[in-house]
Parts: sequence; C-alpha cells; structure tokens
Amino acid sequence: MNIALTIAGSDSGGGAGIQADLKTFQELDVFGASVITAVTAQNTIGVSGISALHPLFVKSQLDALYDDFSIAALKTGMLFSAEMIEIVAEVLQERDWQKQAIVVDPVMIAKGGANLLQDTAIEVMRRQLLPMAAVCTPNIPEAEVLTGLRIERQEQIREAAEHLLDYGMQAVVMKGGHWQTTGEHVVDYVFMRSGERFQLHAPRIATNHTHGTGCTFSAAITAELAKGVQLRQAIITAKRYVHAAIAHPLELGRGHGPTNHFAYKKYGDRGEVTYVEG
Ligand SMILES: Nc1ncnc2c1ncn2[C@@H]1O[C@H](COP(=O)(O)OP(=O)(O)O)[C@@H](O)[C@H]1O
Ligand SMILES: Cc1ncc(COP(=O)(O)OP(=O)(O)O)c(N)n1
Repeated sequence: MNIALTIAGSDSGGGAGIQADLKTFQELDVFGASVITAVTAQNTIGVSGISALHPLFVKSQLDALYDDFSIAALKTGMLFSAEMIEIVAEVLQERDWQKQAIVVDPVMIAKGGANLLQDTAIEVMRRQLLPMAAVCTPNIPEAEVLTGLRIERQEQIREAAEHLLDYGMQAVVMKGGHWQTTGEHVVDYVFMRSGERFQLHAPRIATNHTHGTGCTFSAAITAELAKGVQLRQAIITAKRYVHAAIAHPLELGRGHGPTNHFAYKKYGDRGEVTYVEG
C-alpha cells in the first residue's frame, strides 16, 4: 500500500483542505496520512475563523510520521505563515525530500475571499519550498503573486511558468479555472522542465459547486505519484478526477458547494478531458 501525505489546513466544511485531500487519496487507492497546519471554521459560504497550530507541533506531526512510515508522495496546501513553511522545509530537508514526490499547491485565498497565506510567507515559499517541488499547481492569481508578473494574455502564462520552473521544480500546472471565465472550455497549461508542454482541455461546467477544486486536483496528482505513475500521466489522471468531481455536484450547502469526490470511480470523466501538445 502506497502512502500519500497531505500537509494542509482543516476545512470543517469537508470540501477543501485536509478533508478533500484524504477523500481523494482514498478514492485513488492510496493510504492517506495528514499533518494539520491550521484549523479553519469554514462552510460553503466562507471562512469564519482560522486557528493556526504552533509550527513546533506541525514538526511533531511530521516527525511522528517519518519515524514510522515511508512516504511515497506528499502535497502541501494551506501553510498559512512563513514560520510554518520554514519548519516544513526544514523537516523535509532532514528527511530525504528527494526520495518523495512533492506537490506544492500554493494555496493563498479561499473562494469566499479569506486569506489562507500571510503576505510575509510568499518569499519563504519561493525560496524554500518551490525548489523541492516535483510539480507546483498555481491558479492564475497565485502564479501572478509568486512571479510578480501580470498574466493577461496567453503568452504571459508561458513567461510566468518559465519563471516558476527556474526555481528548480520539474513541472508547473497553470490552472485555468480563473482564466477567461466566459469561454466554453477550461484549459490548464502544463510546462515541464524537460521542455515538454501540453494543455488539458475540458468543457467549463456552469456550477457554483467548485469549493476545493484546487485541493482535489493537487491531491489527485499526489495520489498518482505515490503509486509510481509518471508525472505527465499523474497530471492527466488528476484532471480527469477533478473534472468528474465538478461535473457531478452533490448540491450541498448554500454557497460554493463541495465537489463530488465519489464521482470519478462511479462515472469516470465522460471522456470530456482531452490533451493537446504544445
Ligand atoms: N467551472 C469549471 N468547469 C470545469 N473545470 C473547472 C471549473 N473550475 C475549475 N475547473 C478545473 O478545476 C481545477 C482547479 O482549478 P482552479 O479552480 O483554477 O483552482 P483553485 O481552486 O486553486 O482556484 C482545474 O483543473 C480547473 O481547470
Ligand atoms: C483549509 C483550506 N485549505 C485550502 C482551501 C482552498 O482550497 P481550493 O481548492 O483552492 O478551493 P477554494 O477555497 O478556492 O474553493 C480552503 N478553502 N481551505
């Protein structure tokens, strides 16, 4: 049984954060372990409170896992503060980070507008975490913050991705959920260090139930990597997983409802996700 780890915040509403990650791991047949960085009081309407754990207790959780388990792949989600990122990076350095596939989802702002990463943490994320990533999965606003570049035209997506690849990661997925939102399709742009590039296309689903899409996508990549799947195929399968989760909403809550983590196993992706080279 392959073990995947999520280092992220708890979403009491169950649609994003640790809860989305563990559901995704389970559905994709890996054993999920978790290190909680912060607890949020959250539902589909928004975040009403955040209580970050002490970074030393985050270290205790990581040490407890590494003293017992062999982690095949891990993802980071809500890390909240510079101190938290520093301690996570320090433990990963001590624990042979090169032997694990690391997925960095640079979570910054929840759909309801709550800030999940302090401004002072951005530079620490750039310097200490991004260089360890096998893949980083920013949405377009997150990519703008990480690179300091404006992304208004398609060629600027490539420029920003190349900037991110310079930090040392093997691949970057620029998620298109927030990009050209009037179009019929969503496109995610994948840039690999090897020079390989491809786009993932899917019909844009008219739904309010997109809470946790980014967490679910990065968790699915992590699960596939934990099973030993190559990075390109892991990204494609993850896209199919999250697309199915959006396409079959559960209609829960009064705001941005959660995606359906059961859907991929039940219905597949209906063949709606395609990829295009370049
Ligand atoms: N309305 C939608 N229809 C289909 N796919 C979507 C939709 N919204 C987001 N996605 C997909 O969900 C994944 C997460 O993207 P995004 O919503 O941009 O991330 P985040 O939650 O981090 O902001 C991407 O693969 C994106 O293309
Ligand atoms: C605890 C926690 N972590 C991450 C998020 C953000 O998740 P994301 O997948 O980006 O989805 P939205 O919040 O944008 O819907 C979160 N809300 N809570």
